Amino acid sequence: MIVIGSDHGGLALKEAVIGFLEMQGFKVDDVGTSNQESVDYPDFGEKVARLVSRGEVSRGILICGTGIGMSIVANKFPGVRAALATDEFMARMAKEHNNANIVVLGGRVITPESAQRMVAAWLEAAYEGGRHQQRLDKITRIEQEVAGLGS
Ligand SMILES: O=C(CO)[C@H](O)[C@H](O)[C@H](O)COP(=O)(O)O
Repeated sequence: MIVIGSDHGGLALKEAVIGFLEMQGFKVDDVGTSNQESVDYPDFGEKVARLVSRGEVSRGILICGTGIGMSIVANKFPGVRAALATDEFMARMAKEHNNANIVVLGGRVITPESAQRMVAAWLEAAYEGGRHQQRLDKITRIEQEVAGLGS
């Protein structure tokens, strides 16, 4: 299962990505938005990031106009590693080095063809662990310390 969400700026690209994922045989949970009406990206970023943060879904995709707003929202959630990717290399690195559990795309930045290649690269890549794990462990420690401070 892959959970996916967008605002109006990411809707068209989201529909293309869902089509691609379903053709590949993935089950997709689309949390919205579902029409061109202007909406606030935090509402949809929150839905996806909360499911991933709670471990209810292991992978998510978020799309807004640039991907920036969705990245900011998603990375507020414990355990979420949301990576904004603009090309295939970044999408693959997001998994291999960062073990990103959410990939974020910009609907006003990349083409559907590029998005398809990027999502495929992220899904097919494997986390390398090793030296990268000590870095992720440091992120987790920082996350826990900041949460403890109540900030
Ligand atoms: O949050 C964003 C940028 O960080 C997204 O790109 C939004 O989709 C964008 O800001 C929405 O803009 P609009 O002018 O309200 O369509």
